[in-house]
Amino acid sequence: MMSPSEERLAQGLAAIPALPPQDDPGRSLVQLSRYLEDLYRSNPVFGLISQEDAADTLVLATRHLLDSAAGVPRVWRILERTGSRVVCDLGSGAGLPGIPLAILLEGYLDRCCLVERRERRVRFLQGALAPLGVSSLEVLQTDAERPCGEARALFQSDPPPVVVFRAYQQTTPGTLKGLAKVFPAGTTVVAWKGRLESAHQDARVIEAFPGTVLEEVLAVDVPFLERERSLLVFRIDPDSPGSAPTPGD
Ligand SMILES: C[S@@+](CC[C@H](N)C(=O)[O-])C[C@H]1O[C@@H](n2cnc3c(N)ncnc32)[C@H](O)[C@@H]1O
Repeated sequence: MMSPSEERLAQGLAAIPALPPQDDPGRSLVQLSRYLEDLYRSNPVFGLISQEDAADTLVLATRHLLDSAAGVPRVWRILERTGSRVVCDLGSGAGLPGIPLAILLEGYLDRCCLVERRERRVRFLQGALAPLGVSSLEVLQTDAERPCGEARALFQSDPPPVVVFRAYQQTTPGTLKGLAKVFPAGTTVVAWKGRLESAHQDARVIEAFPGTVLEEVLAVDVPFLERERSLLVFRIDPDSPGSAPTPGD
């Protein structure tokens, strides 16, 4: 018999349109449930996400795992279009959205790197990956703005990696400049965002910035979640001239 959170995950996944087909969907459900249990047990020790969210496994499943899963179809389409099999999750924290993403994209990814600078979170992530058995998942402890060694080489992959993040940094010219410095031309970035209106405001910053090209702002339905969620998709392109922001923006 399924636990309530496993049932929530199963129903939620079934309601997300266009998830990539998988050889063994039951396996993904077991892996997601295992990860959820780990988050639930570890959060009081590691302080990964708000304790209010982590104290209830149904909230955890909806606000964090299904929220991450809802962006998977968009990331999958980008992987198909670009031919990349590498994802970098910047400021991964508890492994979001990277862990649900790698589980649901098993077979479509060679590497899904959880990039995190804080030692304590890295320790949680290292412990969380082993029981999942997802070969693409790895943890990289580094400052994503100043990558060195392995991280720098990974960021400069050919074809470029797909970059994802959620609750990582504000969309400012400084953030965009930092991304354009460490990732090559052609890198697509998918940012998990909240209200659509606020994602459109971020989109204007991207359009105005020379070096990035806005691809899309899209509303995302997260099953069981009564909150607006959205995705912001843009590309790094050093040839883009950007545009001066319109007065009043
Ligand atoms: C608000 S948390 C979000 C975590 C996770 N992405 C989520 O959605 O729950 C932001 C995370 O980004 C990490 N972080 C912030 N700046 C970073 C940087 N420059 N390089 C690597 N990690 C960074 C922080 O340590 C923290 O774990």
